[in-house]
Amino acid sequence: APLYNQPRQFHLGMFEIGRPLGKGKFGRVYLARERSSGFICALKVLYKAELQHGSGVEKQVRREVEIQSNLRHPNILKMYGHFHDSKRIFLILEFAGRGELYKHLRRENRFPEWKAAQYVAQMASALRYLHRKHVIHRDIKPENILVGIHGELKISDFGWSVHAPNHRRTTLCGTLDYLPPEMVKPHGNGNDNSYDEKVDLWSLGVLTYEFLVGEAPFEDTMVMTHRRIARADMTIPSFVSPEARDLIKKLLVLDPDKRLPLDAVQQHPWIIKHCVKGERATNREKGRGGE
Ligand SMILES: Cc1nn(C)cc1-c1nc2c(-c3cnn(Cc4ccccc4)c3)c(Cl)cnc2[nH]1
Repeated sequence: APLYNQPRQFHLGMFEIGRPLGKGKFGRVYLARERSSGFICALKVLYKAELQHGSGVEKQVRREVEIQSNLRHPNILKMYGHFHDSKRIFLILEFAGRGELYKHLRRENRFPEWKAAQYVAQMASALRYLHRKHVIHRDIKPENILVGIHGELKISDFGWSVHAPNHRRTTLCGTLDYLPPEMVKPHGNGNDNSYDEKVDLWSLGVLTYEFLVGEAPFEDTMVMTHRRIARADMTIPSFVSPEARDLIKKLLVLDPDKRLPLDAVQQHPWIIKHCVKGERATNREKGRGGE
């Protein structure tokens, strides 16, 4: 029986630990197999000592577990359970068969438009699911996306996700590249620097740009990135098609309320052009009693 039909309490002895799959800022991930079922998963190990008490990180791990455990979507990495011992916290995660997306992007430099469009459509589908549950991811970037065995994307690392609307308390660190204007210059939106799901629309625009160009639109020194984000100051290279350019420009909009909503992203000509199966494929499906 798969892991989610298992008893809710897990312990380390239930798993055979395989090769290390990767490491993040906090913790490492190992391939693992649950002994009784043979179920393959990824075991993320976090050392309690590294999660400074009372800092934002402990709360982030708690939120990551609370939020990700209750999500079920093909483009969101599943969390089957968690447990801890005296020194470590263990998160039992879905194993993504083709690993980290950013490694594919670095290796291929940039993705062809048909692949980028399919990836953006999958991300829009996952974000629509999250937003319907009033969850904002807030950290959509290639480093937080994995690739499943069939080439499908899986959003992972919900460490920064929160319930909307939100007022950020934990200090940001790491790249600013994906942050929207309302998070880099809080008082710009007039009120108490709260923001909502529309921050993920901006990040989807940055992701689309990076898939097609191979680097983030505002990549620069820290100070310049800050300024360029605040002005939505970017240039889109001429090799990017007019349709893709149109979508990027409709997501990277300073005013959150003017960003293209996710259902409109999924209906955008650039997405339709690359994602809707051809007539023949659909008819073939119908032939097989496809609904
Ligand atoms: C690497 C790799 N190569 N192949 C063929 C598959 C994988 C693979 N990796 C994963 C991974 C995986 C690994 N590292 N990371 C990054 C990380 C690690 C620790 C803390 C935060 C973030 C995720 C997962 Cl979670 C889930 N599934 C994974 N699958």
